[in-house]
Amino acid sequence: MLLEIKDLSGGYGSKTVLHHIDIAVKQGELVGLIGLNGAGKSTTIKHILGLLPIKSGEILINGVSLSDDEQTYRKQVAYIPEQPMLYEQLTLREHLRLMAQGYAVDEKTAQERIEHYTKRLRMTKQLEWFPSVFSKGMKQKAMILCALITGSELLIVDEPFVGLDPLAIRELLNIFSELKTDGKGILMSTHILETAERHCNRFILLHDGHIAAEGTTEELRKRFDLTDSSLDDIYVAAIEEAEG
Ligand SMILES: Nc1ncnc2c1ncn2[C@@H]1O[C@H](COP(=O)(O)OP(=O)(O)OP(=O)(O)O)[C@@H](O)[C@H]1O
Repeated sequence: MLLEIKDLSGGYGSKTVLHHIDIAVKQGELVGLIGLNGAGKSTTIKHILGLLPIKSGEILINGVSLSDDEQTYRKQVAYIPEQPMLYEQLTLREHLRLMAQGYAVDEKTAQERIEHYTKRLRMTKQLEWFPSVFSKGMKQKAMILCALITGSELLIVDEPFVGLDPLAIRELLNIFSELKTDGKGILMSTHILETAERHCNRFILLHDGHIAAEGTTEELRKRFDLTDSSLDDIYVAAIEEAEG
């Protein structure tokens, strides 16, 4: 199993936000993490990235926890945040080189990936630019490129489509599909259910820090007795059930 979250409880200081959640992502899977504002999606992501201490339970990437071997754990996971975080004093190429070095990607592979992915996301021209002159979408693409350059097995993606133009969204989805074929796994948090429904293999619906439902669209339809319904309808039914 690529990512295993087992019986995780966590949150901020004394505030527990996540209650005994279990999540698994296999090689070759794109899993959608969905839920209302404040459900705990970002908190789950922060725990996977090792940015918050776990209260109980464990998180394993390829069987390794952060406390077992921090370096191995961190190298296996890359993150595309919702809010771009870029260094004003570094060009896009320098960002990508820095990421490659941090993940011990050899020079040749890094160069190939930079060329390949910047071309696909139409960012080749911007390689020597500084982030201060990037548009919002360019900043988002820069974050996506930083994650893709690492070649990590597990990609954690927070609302990747916001701010991207339709061509970039389509290309990103194509890239996700190729990564899956290569045996990588992706956990993607999103509110854009229509796109999620078309591209995710499975869904995890978080509600109030608990897992309210999970499965493929088909499994969820059966579970909520909603034949032919969209993920939107299933989502509403699941929230209604969870709120009793
Ligand atoms: N830094 C923080 N300190 C304390 N509580 C926080 C902090 N960040 C988030 N929370 C709380 O944790 C809970 C879950 O928030 P989280 O950001 O994980 O939700 P989310 O599902 O990502 O929501 P959204 O869809 O709005 O991004 C909320 O009750 C929120 O108020």
